This record gives sequence, C-alpha cells and structure tokens, in this order.
Amino acid sequence: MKALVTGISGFVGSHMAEYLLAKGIEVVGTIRQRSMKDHIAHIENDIKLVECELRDPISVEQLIDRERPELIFHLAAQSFVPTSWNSPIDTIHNNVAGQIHLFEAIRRFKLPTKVQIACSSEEYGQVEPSEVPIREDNPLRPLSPYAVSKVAQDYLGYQYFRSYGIHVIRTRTFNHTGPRRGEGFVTSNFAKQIAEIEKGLRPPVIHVGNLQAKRDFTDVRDIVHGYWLALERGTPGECYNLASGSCCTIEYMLQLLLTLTDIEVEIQEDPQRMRPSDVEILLGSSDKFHADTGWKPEIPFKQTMTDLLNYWRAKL
Ligand SMILES: C[C@H]1O[C@H](OP(=O)(O)OP(=O)(O)OC[C@H]2O[C@@H](n3cnc4c(=O)[nH]c(N)nc43)[C@H](O)[C@@H]2O)[C@@H](O)[C@@H](O)C1=O
Repeated sequence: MKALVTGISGFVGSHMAEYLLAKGIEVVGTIRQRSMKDHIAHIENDIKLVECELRDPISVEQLIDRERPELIFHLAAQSFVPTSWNSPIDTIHNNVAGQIHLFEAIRRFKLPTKVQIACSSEEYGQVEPSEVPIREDNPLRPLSPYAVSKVAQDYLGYQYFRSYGIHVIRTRTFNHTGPRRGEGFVTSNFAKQIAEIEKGLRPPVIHVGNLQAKRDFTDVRDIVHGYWLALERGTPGECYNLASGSCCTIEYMLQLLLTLTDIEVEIQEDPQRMRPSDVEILLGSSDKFHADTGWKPEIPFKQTMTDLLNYWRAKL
C-alpha cells in the first residue's frame, strides 16, 4: 500500500512517515524547494521525496497522476497562529489552495484515495465555559486568520465528499507536541529556553506570552496513530476531534517543564508574545473518534514534555 504524506519534512509529517514505515507502508512525501530535511534525515533512504509546491495546481496534478497513492495524509500547512496575523493572505492561500489542488487532482483522475485532512481545534475559537469539553457539533467561531484557513479546509473536505464522493476524513486535532516540535510553538519554545539556560547559552530568564490560556495537549506519536485509524476506520465525510480530554494552563505546562530541570529561572512577560486575540480555552471530547476507531492517547503528558526537553538538550 502506498501513502502520500504532504509536508513530510515537518513536525507531524516526520512522525507520520516513521509510523507508516513501521507498518511496512510505501511512503512518498512532498517537500518544498527550500525545505529543511533534518527531521527526516534518518529515514531519507526509506522514503521517496518529491519536490512539489502545493500552491501550484500543475505540480500537484502531475504528482497525483504519477503516484496514485491509496492514502493521503495532508499535513502540509502554514501552522503557526502568530504568522497568520502578519501575513493573513499567505496563510489562507497556502492552506486552502494546496488542499483544493489535491482534491481537484483526485477528482480529475477519479481515484478511490482516502484523504485525511489536518483540521484544527483552533476552528472552535471563542468557546463558552458551558461548551467544554468541545464536541464536533460546537459552533465554529475562529479567532485568527489561521483558524479561518482551517475552517475553509474543513468545509472544503465536507463539500468534496458531498459533491464528488471523495473519501475525506476531517481530523480536528487539539494541541500536540513532542520531539521536533517547531521552536515557535509554546511547549518547544519553553523547553528550548530551558535547555539553553542549562547550557549557559542565555541568562536564566524565561520569556513568555499569555500564561493563562488553557490547552489540551496530546503527544504527536499518539496523533499520527490517530490519523492512521482515521483512514482505516473513520466514516468518510465525518469530522473527528483528536484530544486528550483534559487541559491545563500554559503556566502549568511551564511549571511542569521546570520540575524536569535543576535550574532556577525568572519568568518575564514579553509583550511581543501576546496575540491580538487568543483562544482562552481548548478542551476537547474525542468520544466520537474513540467510538468509531477505538483511539485513545497512551503517552502521559509528563513523558511527552521530558522527551521534548531531551530533544533540545541533545540538539543544542
Ligand atoms: C491546535 C493548534 O495548536 C497550535 O496552535 P496554538 O494553540 O496557537 O499553539 P502555540 O503553542 O503557539 O500557543 C499555545 C498557547 O500558548 C500561549 N503562549 C504563551 N506564551 C507563549 C509563547 O511564548 N509562545 C507561543 N507560541 N505561545 C505562547 C499562546 O498565546 C497560546 O494561547 C498549532 O499547532 C496550530 O497549528 C493548531 O492547529
């Protein structure tokens, strides 16, 4: 069986590729011209890398025609929320056009390909206290251009299923982290700062943004297992939350990281790290996904954060 992973050199893409290889699946992955390949260097000989700009319809059409994958894990995206405020059009274009080009190519060649699309808990946005844990039928009230791009991807998935019968599964994934998480994201950013302080590379001050936001974190290795199950057992056209079912403040996450180190630090708020509007709380219910696929996260949060901190310790 052949699977195509878009954005294979990214954080989730690299874990997805490892997961598929362990299952004996043939893996093809898209990268962009200037993509860094550090995350996949250790498996580069076991996968096929194809340079493909998803914003270019011709390039996508040629890729799909040539490879005709049975499965697609569509993970390529501009995924950093703050970037989406600096350049909203790039985020919308990148995330929405890339997916349309994939769908159009599948439609054109009438392929039975199963497609998982990486939607996001950010789509729920402004959530009322009475609405947690959030279920899939909650209203979507996106609070960033990134979130809007994910709503568009999500509804396009629904529409291509309804209009053309394309086997699309929409996974609305809550925050996820683990080794190789990009350093801009909060868990990785704090872990990297701690590892740098440990090595004497910076003064013992941790710079932070909004510590009061609450997030529901799952290990990326549990998430890629979920993506596999989504295509194996999910109902086409459906959307599913992937979440741990519990949440914590960002402050709690920072304190957890600090229990994993001997250093003493000062915590300093950095106004640059504040957002025009931040999602206050994301806490998801994965009951629907569990009922359809049997998925539940296995890796405890403390283990995930230990692995992430050790990743930075080894990398610096
Ligand atoms: C589900 C969703 O998950 C991710 O989006 P995110 O939640 O924006 O992720 P983050 O790690 O950038 O922020 C989490 C929270 O932490 C707060 N926060 C405090 N201090 C800092 C700080 O210093 N840096 C950052 N980045 N955030 C900070 C920040 O204000 C926010 O409340 C992406 O994977 C996205 O692609 C996705 O789909």
